[in-house]
Amino acid sequence: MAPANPKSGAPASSARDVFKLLTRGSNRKSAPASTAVLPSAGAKANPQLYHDQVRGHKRKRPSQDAEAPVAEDLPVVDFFAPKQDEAKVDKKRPKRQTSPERKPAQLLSSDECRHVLKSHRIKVTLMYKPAEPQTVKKSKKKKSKVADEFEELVAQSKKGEKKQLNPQPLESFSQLRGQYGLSRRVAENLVHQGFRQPTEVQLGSLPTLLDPSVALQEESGLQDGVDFMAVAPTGSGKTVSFLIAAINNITWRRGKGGKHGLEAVIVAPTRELVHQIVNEGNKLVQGTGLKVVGMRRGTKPVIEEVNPPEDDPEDEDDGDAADSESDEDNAAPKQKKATYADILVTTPGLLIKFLSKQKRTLSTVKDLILDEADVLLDPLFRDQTLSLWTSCTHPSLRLSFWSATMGSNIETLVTSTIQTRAQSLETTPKPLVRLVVGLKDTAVPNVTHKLLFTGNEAGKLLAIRSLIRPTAKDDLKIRLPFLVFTETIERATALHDELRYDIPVSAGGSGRIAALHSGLNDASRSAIVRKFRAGEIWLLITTDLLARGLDFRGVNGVVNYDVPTSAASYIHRSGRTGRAGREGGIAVTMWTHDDIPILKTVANVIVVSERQAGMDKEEESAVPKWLLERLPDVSKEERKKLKKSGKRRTDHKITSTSGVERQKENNRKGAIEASKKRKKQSNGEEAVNEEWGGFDD
Ligand SMILES: Nc1ncnc2c1ncn2[C@@H]1O[C@H](COP(=O)(O)OP(=O)(O)OP(=O)(O)O)[C@@H](O)[C@H]1O
Repeated sequence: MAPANPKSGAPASSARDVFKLLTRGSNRKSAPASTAVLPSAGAKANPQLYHDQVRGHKRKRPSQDAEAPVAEDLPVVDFFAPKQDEAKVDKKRPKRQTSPERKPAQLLSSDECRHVLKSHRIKVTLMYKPAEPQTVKKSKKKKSKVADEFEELVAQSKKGEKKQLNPQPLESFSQLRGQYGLSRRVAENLVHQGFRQPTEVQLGSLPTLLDPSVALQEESGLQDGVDFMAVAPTGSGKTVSFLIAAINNITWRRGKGGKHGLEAVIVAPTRELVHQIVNEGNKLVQGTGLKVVGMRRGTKPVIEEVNPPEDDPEDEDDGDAADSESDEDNAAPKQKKATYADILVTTPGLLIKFLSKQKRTLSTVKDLILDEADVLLDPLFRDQTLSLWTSCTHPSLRLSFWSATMGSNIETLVTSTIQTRAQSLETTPKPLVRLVVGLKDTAVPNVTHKLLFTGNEAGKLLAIRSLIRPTAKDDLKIRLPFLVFTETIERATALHDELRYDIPVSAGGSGRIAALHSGLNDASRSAIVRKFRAGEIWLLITTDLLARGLDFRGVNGVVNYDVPTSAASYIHRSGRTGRAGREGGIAVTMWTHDDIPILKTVANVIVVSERQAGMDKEEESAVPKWLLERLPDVSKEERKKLKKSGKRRTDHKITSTSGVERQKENNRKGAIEASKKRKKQSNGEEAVNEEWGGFDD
């Protein structure tokens, strides 16, 4: 096995070692900042997490040149022999046809597909396949064939017997255009983003989503399209996968003379994530005439079919996430005219509110995409999400579910909802295919994990202070920015109050630290995100609000000031660093005696992550064997409690009385520095190093 991201850094068992690692020590004078291997240090040549050697397999064709531009044509080959029985394919749906620019597919054999997928630790499974021919009855008493089949699949899955599939993998982006008919503009837009190689989730999902008749041609009954569930690590490029799939479906239908209208809805749990997806979408649709719009308060999306819309400059700000992360967000909802969108990105609540007010459904939507699907189907959002799902009444609706974590309860909910919906609409559900990257265990393999025992709450404060008060000159610039996660809004605010004056005025002062949580208004939230992205804020204290989906490329590390209460929470929080396969990110989890009842959950994820990264040596592990063995399993009561509230703490206090004192001290130091500078200038000496250079101690 050749792990893509072997761990770096020496084992650090004590708090001191961890801080050395965090700040890269104070003796780094010989190693300039630019040489540090940090996740924010630039583009990663290969964003793939896994490329194992699979025994006994020699790839017949080398992977295509990673540098090859997407729009480049593939060499013409003389074999294109779809193996599926044409007669078996449903005649009612229009068949995909090769466009003039589309080249015949250069397909791998099933065995080769299996090897490529295996080498990237990708597992594709058929979760559900409706019986053929379909007999769906509305009657509750009489069981339909769909129900029989569903039960059979559930029974099979309980026995672990789901059928494994070997779809064609996407070995190079150039295949998107050549083999799967992606529009030229979208392909060029992808190149513009500087992506060279598909990530695992893109490699495993895009062929099936773009053209199942090619990707799954050996599988009877699947070539007509499938519903899709993807479970792939944080930062592995799921957004591009679902956006390209949605965009391609629209351009393909429009190319065949299909009507205009809202065709895809992407649902995400937070406003910040909605903005980010709109931004990504807009980069991909440039020049295609498609509009990606983020739903905001007051937005009235056009939800019926329309004539091709003229470009309306007044609509512009509705589709642009860059400025939707602006103060405008918080403006009182003004009376807006209807907004045309091809792809609408929304939180579930906003769209549901609009639909129920209007008493309307989403009859034109053919793609419903749930990003962070496990959260959207969790009790907090479940009713809204299911209600949105029910509103999408188009018979050939394609569903897709994306997350880095997907519990089996969510999978069961998805399969049963698909079945119920099909029965109520008297339609045939699509087969459901699930892709898992990392085989079965979800983990964060390209991040260095650390567990830090701090004794008590006071110890945590001390620990985090050492993090932001390093001794070396450039350390802040090297290791920060950091994201710090707390359990509640109150704790995030309290910690912010505590640390506010810890960065001296000469280094930017209190402006370098901020707290972001759902208690803030939209404008403040947007402003903080913008400043954090711009590198103005170095330490962002937050709650699980920011744990999901947000892609801050500059984040070098994550601190769990409070132990996450579930494996999923740990995975998503620590996945905010090390995006797109970048190495060098660090995730530190501080724990005290109080955390022992739940610590094993986190410890287990760390162990799996380390194993996936090929870090086999026990002494290198962040979780010593003795600790893992002694930590108790999370009790039933604890689990129940956590499930109910997601919180453990009743005491929100993070106390210290020295905040004001520190502010005074920093002001005093700032005044001395300024006076020294003035003296030098008046002596004719040049002012050296305008920036803060660290504490003198
Ligand atoms: N093929 C690629 N090559 C390099 N970078 C890529 C590629 N595809 C996507 N990226 C970049 O990877 C980063 C992470 O992507 P994205 O946010 O889609 O991850 P994700 O899988 O949705 O993660 P999460 O589970 O945290 O939401 C983004 O900055 C994106 O631009």
